[in-house]
Amino acid sequence: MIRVILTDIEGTTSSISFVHDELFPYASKHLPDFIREHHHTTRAVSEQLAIVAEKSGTDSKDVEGLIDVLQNWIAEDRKEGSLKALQGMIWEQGYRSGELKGHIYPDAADYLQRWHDRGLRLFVYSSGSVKAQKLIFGHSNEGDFTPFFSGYFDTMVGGKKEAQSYHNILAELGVEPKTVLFLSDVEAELDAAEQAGLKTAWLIREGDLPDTDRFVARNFAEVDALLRKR
Ligand SMILES: CSCCC(=O)C(=O)COP(=O)(O)O
Ligand SMILES: [Mg+2]
Repeated sequence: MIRVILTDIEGTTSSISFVHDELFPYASKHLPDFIREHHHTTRAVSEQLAIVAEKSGTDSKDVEGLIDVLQNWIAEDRKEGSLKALQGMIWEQGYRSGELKGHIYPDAADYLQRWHDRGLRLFVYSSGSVKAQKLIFGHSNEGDFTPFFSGYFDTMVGGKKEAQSYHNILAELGVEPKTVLFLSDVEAELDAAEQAGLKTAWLIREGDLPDTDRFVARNFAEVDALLRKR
């Protein structure tokens, strides 16, 4: 019996276009000034920049070079923890000013609330930092969804395509794998979760449905039908 829902964000609770056409361009636009202003004064920023320097082989004092590396990583949609941490800090300004409003599909908003009210425990697992996850759900077009979530995981537990990451999440939650349903739009993430014993549902929000044995859902109402069967 499913007692825990673990959900991805981009392509699952929220549209890919919101992330790629609003969040990433906002980060790109504000990143240079943000880094120039904070690299000396804000420890959380300088710590992440040290990681960027090491990973990219850039001199840690070459601030403009580090900005170029980060801009390339945004363009390539790299899931680097240091980039994701910095993006979260930059997006915070946008959410607080009202320039950004997190996108949640209406069906996801509806069922997250229903599942919470039914006693299921809800967790997020996204490549976006925990800060970014709380921001998108805390400042969304559907209101503040943070009260419905019991916790958040980012790539500090490991990459989403690695089975070990799901073992790490299970260990933190202290639950049996078969009691957890993982929702994602990326098949390789579902594969990794299944290797760790989790149940999965593949969200295909647009385009043709794949020919597959997996459980596929167009929206969270269809996921709910699966929950009621299991
Ligand atoms: C937390 S919103 C920003 C999402 C993000 O930065 C990203 O890379 C999307 O990753 P996901 O694992 O949610 O597909
Ligand atoms: Mg996704």
